[in-house]
Amino acid sequence: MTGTTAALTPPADAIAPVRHADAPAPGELLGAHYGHCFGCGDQQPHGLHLQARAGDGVRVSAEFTVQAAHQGAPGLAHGGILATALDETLGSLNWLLRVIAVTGRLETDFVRPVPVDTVLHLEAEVTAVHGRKIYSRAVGRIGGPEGPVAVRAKALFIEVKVEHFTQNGRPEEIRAAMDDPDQIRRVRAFEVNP
Ligand SMILES: CCCCC/C=C\C/C=C\C/C=C\C/C=C\CCCC(=O)SCCNC(=O)CCNC(=O)[C@H](O)C(C)(C)COP(=O)(O)OP(=O)(O)OC[C@H]1O[C@@H](n2cnc3c(N)ncnc32)[C@H](O)[C@@H]1OP(=O)(O)O
Repeated sequence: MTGTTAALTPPADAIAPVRHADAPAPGELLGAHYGHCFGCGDQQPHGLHLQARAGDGVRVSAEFTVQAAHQGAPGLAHGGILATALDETLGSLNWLLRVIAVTGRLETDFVRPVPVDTVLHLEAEVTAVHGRKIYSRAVGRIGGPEGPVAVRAKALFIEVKVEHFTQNGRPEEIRAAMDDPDQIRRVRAFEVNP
């Protein structure tokens, strides 16, 4: 059974997403938005280490291999981990819009069980934009990029200013991020907009 709440249906006057002129080229790896991010951070030993790649339009793809540490039931991925992989992939779409945005709502359908060692082939796209609201969807396939769908999601991301992080994050991590030139460069890439 599938269904979507009204909050995930773009209003009639929503517009098509516009890929930013300076968005990474199709095929390029997007890199982590924050080194300690559980989804994509390369400095996060407990994380998923998801690497998203720009597609054409406002689309991305990513691969995620389910590890033994990601189990919910014996030999099977935990649903929350799969939702995290979807959330992270959907979040990386914002690199192509060059907008800073956070997940407001995420709905996930778990269609097939996903065993440990499986490579989940993820694809995501922005479907519409309405003011600060960014509507998107993603699927995760198993057994190859054209294999059967195991998970799918719809999401609503909300555009925020950098103050969303600086005013709400724990001060020690914010200080460290602001002292890190790489991090500042990544945030700036979103702020020179459009
Ligand atoms: C120097 C240090 C900086 C470090 C930063 C590092 C990197 C930055 C770069 C990019 C990284 C950004 C994100 C990471 C990307 C991927 C990771 C995965 C994504 C995540 O893991 S991210 C974490 C989980 N996420 C949250 O932690 C959000 C908590 N939350 C809030 O912070 C607020 O809730 C917020 C901001 C969402 C909204 O608050 P707000 O006050 O700004 O706006 P408001 O409430 O007015 O909503 C405006 C319009 O959105 C509609 N709306 C809002 N929420 C809705 C919902 N849930 N369902 C349906 N509609 C919703 C309203 O109905 C209204 O609609 P309308 O305009 O039509 O009336």
